[in-house]
Amino acid sequence: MFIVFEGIDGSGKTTLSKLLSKSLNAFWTCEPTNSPIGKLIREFLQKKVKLDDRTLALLFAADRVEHTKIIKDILKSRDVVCDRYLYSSIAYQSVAGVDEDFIKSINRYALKPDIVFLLTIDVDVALKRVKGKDIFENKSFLQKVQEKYLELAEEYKFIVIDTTNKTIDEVYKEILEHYKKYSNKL
Ligand SMILES: Nc1ncnc2c1ncn2[C@@H]1O[C@H](COP(=O)(O)OP(=O)(O)O)[C@@H](O)[C@H]1O
Ligand SMILES: Cc1cn([C@H]2C[C@H](O)[C@@H](COP(=O)(O)OP(=O)(O)O)O2)c(=O)[nH]c1=O
Repeated sequence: MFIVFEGIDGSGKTTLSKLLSKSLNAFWTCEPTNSPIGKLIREFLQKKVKLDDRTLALLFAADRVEHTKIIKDILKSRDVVCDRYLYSSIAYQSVAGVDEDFIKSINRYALKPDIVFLLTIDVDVALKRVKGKDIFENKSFLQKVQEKYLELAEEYKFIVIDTTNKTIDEVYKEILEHYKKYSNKL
């Protein structure tokens, strides 16, 4: 099974995806990856290099092509839990002004996840958690990204979990319940 966590910075994706991965004995992975392409992306996020928004969209898509090959290989023997995937590109890069059809087109080889958990949160609370260091970590931008994610949730049938005022344990229990319901239907 291929499970993806999405949400704005500070929504709890890394924490919750790692917890779920541990209890499923799944392989945990994330995007941007640690590949040379991922490293260049991180330099952009840390404001060390400047790139056109379309270049950035292409870099995320390229990082994902390489990542998807690895994910497909691991899925032959294990479940995979991924912290961010295709929907991060559709949400962030479209809010940054890149044409959505272009983003979808360069990501056409991405794998369709079995489950997508979208973690939503009050943007002020999220920003307090992440301290707003990266280029995308500002209130109005993240607000728009979250709205875009909620649109995508309808289109792609994500499981949406609001994490505002919930402990990590409470969010985790909700995730496990949804996971159990989903796997019982298989
Ligand atoms: N429900 C929660 N309540 C309080 N703190 C949380 C909660 N979820 C995550 N955190 C904390 O917020 C910070 C950001 O969480 P993280 O999982 O890294 O988010 P993301 O990967 O979405 O940016 C971490 O310090 C984490 O321990
Ligand atoms: C995978 C991906 C990430 N991003 C952005 C979202 C985050 O701001 C950043 C990833 O940084 P990271 O520190 O991994 O995220 P988080 O704060 O959620 O732990 O890159 C995109 O804009 N497009 C993408 O396709």
